[in-house]
Amino acid sequence: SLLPILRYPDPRLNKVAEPVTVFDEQLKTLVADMAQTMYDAPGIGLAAPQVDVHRQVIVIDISEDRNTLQVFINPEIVTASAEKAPYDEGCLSVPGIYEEVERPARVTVRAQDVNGKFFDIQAEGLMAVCLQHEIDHLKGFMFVDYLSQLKRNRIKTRMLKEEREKKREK
Ligand SMILES: O=C(O)C[C@@H](Cc1ccccc1)C(=O)SCC(=O)c1ccccc1
Ligand SMILES: [Zn+2]
Repeated sequence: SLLPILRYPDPRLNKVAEPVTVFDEQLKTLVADMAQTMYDAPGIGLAAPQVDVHRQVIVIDISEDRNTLQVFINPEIVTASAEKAPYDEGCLSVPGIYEEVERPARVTVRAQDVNGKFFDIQAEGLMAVCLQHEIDHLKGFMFVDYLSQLKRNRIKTRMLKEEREKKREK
C-alpha cells in the first residue's frame, strides 16, 4: 500500500533508524510498500524514516525502465573515495527543490538483502550519490543539511508555507 511521505522540516526525519534484526514477512511487506511508494512518487530511492518507519531499510531503482529494485538492509559505507563529485540532488521529503551537493565519487557499501544475506556493492555515478543520500536518511540527515544556513532556512520557510496552503485547500 502507498505510505505517506514525511515532509521537511518534520522532526521525525531527524530520528536515527534502528538496525533490522528480524527478517520476516513483515519486513518483506514494508519493502513492498516502500517500493510502491517510491515508484508512485516517482523517485529513484526511498529510506524507511521518510515513511515514518525508523528502521534501517532502503529501496533504490535508478534503472531507465524503472524495473530494477535494489533493497539495502542495515547498510554501511565501508570505503569512500577521496575524490568528490557534485550532483543536483532532490528529495521526496523536500519536493521541488534540487541543489548541488558534493559527495565521494565512489563508495563500497555492505548491506543485507531482505533475507538477511550479507553483500557488498561498489558504486559510482548516480548509484553512489543515491546510496549516500539514502544512508544519510537512516542517520537522520538530509541533503539540505549540506547547504548554507541561508539556503536551508529559505527552503524550510517555503516548505512550511506550502504545508499551510495544502491544509487550507482541504
Ligand atoms: O528522497 C529520496 O531519498 C528520493 C530521492 C533520491 C535521490 C535523487 C537524486 C539524487 C540523490 C537521491 C529522489 O528520488 S528525488 C526525485 C528524483 O530525483 C527523480 C524522480 C524521478 C525520476 C528521476 C529522478
Ligand atoms: Zn531524500
